[in-house]
Amino acid sequence: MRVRGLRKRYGGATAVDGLDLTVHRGEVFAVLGPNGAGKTTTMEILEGYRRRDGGEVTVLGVDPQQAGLTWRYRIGVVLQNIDDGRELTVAETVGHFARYYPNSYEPAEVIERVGLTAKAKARIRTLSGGQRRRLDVAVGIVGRPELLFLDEPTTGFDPQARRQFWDLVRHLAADGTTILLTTHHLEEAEALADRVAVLAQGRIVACGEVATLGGRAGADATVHWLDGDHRRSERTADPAALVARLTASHGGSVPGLSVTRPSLEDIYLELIS
Ligand SMILES: Nc1ncnc2c1ncn2[C@@H]1O[C@H](COP(=O)(O)OP(=O)(O)OP(=O)(O)O)[C@@H](O)[C@H]1O
Repeated sequence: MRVRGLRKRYGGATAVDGLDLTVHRGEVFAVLGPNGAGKTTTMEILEGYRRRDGGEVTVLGVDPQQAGLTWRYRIGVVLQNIDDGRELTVAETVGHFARYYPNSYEPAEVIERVGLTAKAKARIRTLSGGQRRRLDVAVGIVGRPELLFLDEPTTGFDPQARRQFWDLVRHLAADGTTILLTTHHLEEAEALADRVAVLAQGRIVACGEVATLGGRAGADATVHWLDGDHRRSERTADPAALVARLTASHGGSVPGLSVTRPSLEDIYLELIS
């Protein structure tokens, strides 16, 4: 995917404001950003679901605005909040969507992969919120997409379901699927993404590998230790030197010693403030 100078306005309000982005084949790429930053709008433009006001967009070699059915066969989409077909069962729904695609997975295999086998015969209206979301994911992947869009895929998942979903994404990525996901769960981005972009007010404010985003790798460390009953801490660019000094001054082990670096959340909050 290659995006240059993407712009989108709703009435008088700018939602996407000159956005540049490149996602390589086979990457898992996460887009982070506060509510209203423009993540869903950008994703919908890349999916060919929404028209842009400006900029260049190429997805799988094609402008999504001009793309036809053969292009659509190659992508999978998990939208936020679909709510239709409530009287159909899980198996009927996944089977129905499978028939849209020339090279789909077996519906039962996909239902198994999202952990809904026990609910295969249940009507959609009887599913819990998290089960409903798993069904959305099943519908998104059943066409065996080369490129998968996941918009906040794990909203409402319990911790176990989230881990299962991460395994599923890793599995799809290992099969060569390119994945673009938005999430508010920073640990999800950290667990899954090869690269992340942080979006704020319709622009990318940082983009890179999770470990180095926003200068994270080179950021100062904080050394914590106990001085009698008092907890002490000091920020330093050279934690090894400070630890060596403390060790020498304590004549051996330093009580309560720990060294921390900024978390992805620390960096993220700094970037969007
Ligand atoms: N259909 C629409 N009509 C008018 N304004 C819209 C529409 N969709 C989105 N917007 C506005 O565009 C801006 C970007 O919204 P968007 O849904 O892309 O953000 P987001 O980053 O996905 O947010 P969230 O994290 O809450 O899902 C917001 O100010 C929103 O109110």
